[in-house]
Amino acid sequence: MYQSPRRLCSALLHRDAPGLRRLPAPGLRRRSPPPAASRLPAASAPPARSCPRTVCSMGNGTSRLYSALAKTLNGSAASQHPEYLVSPDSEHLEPIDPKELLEECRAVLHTRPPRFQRDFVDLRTDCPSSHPPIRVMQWNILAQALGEGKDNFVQCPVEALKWEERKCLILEEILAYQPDILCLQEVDHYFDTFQPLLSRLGYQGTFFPKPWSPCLDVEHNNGPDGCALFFLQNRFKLVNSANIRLTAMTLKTNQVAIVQTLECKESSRQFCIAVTHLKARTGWERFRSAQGCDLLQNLQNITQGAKIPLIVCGDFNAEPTEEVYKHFASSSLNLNSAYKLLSADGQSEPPYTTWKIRTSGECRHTLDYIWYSKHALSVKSALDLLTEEQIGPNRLPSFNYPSDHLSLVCDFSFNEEPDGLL
Ligand SMILES: NC(=O)C1=CN([C@@H]2O[C@H](COP(=O)(O)OP(=O)(O)OC[C@H]3O[C@@H](n4cnc5c(N)ncnc54)[C@H](OP(=O)(O)O)[C@@H]3O)[C@@H](O)[C@H]2O)C=CC1
Ligand SMILES: [Mg+2]
Repeated sequence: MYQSPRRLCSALLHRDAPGLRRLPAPGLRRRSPPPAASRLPAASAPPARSCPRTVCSMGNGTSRLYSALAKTLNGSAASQHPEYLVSPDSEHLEPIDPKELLEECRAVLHTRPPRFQRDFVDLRTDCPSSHPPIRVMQWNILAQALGEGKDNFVQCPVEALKWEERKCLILEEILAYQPDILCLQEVDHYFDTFQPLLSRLGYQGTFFPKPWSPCLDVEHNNGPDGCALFFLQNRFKLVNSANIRLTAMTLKTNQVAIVQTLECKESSRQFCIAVTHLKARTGWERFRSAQGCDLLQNLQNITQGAKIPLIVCGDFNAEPTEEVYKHFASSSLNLNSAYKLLSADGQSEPPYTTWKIRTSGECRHTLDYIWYSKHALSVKSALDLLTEEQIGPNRLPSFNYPSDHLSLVCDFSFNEEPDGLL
């Protein structure tokens, strides 16, 4: 059903927009594998409640206030304060039909070229599982303030970066793949966009801003950027949540991670999911390595010495040749990098996960990873990357794609009989 772009604005900004209905299970089409009908919340989603609060744009003032509050909570390395930084799941917002939201996003984007076709690659068909896979999306979505004010994407027209359209491209990507878990970096529109919308799609979200986000240096910023983690409430129960300010050789740094222990409602199995964004730029390799060691130490503790299966998503800002990558690959947590499985020998990372042109020249790098406990979990499929031809000569971001980083999406299943140690 086509909705006018005007109506999208109200759908995106106002909780009680008249066009938003509570609907039965959406049946968004998935290319491969299994049908998605059961993935997003069905008619059993929490009932709409007559609530006088309205979702209003929480602009700079609120975001800064939040940032200040978050800083006061950042004192310890791993603060266990889900009550402060996990969005309340009891708001019972009126659900949105994802199919309708997707159509409305497409209406806003009608002057843009069609989104790129990407296919899932089946990686393991020999491990039947009695439960539906867990779909995880890793994505540095590009902070709006950084994209417009700091990143210097010299070949990207400024119109391609307009938030009102770019946010629809981001939502379209999320709605197209319907992850059960969404791990995002460079989120600077959590409170006014992603939290209200994704909660109405059935997700529970957590946001942890960087202590000194570079976004705050940009005029007309929308608050600090940070990591965000969302999971579908009809699939998982939150067991534990930790917001971690990473250290490097005992010094507190500007980089953060969120680590949550979730329990699958279908199988009652628990696992940990982590999201992080390590320090950027060349010259900071040892710093990233130290941040990685700190994160690994935290993950050792949270997984009780690798007893709980683990998935770590992140923009590590590090090529596979870097020390921090090697620490993760050789850790006693027994992790493997999921996107290696797309290569012919299963041993090579993709040639790029980010590709952009700055004043300094073309930057094509592999920096983003989904690590997983290789004995406890299997990757059933992974979303193929965009080809060079699709990305085009001006690289990313572009009118077709909203970020300079590609999303990574994997379907995981638990191994029925974990072989030995996790
Ligand atoms: N007010 C204060 O007292 C302090 C303020 N700050 C602020 O924080 C900033 C540093 O923060 P930090 O977290 O260490 O930042 P990072 O070096 O990690 O980079 C921040 C962002 O810049 C992007 N980036 C990477 N390379 C480039 C490039 N060549 N040109 C433009 N952007 C790039 C990164 O994107 P990606 O990951 O996608 O590559 C990343 O999101 C300072 O510049 C300052 O603005 C910091 C400390 C104190
Ligand atoms: Mg960036």
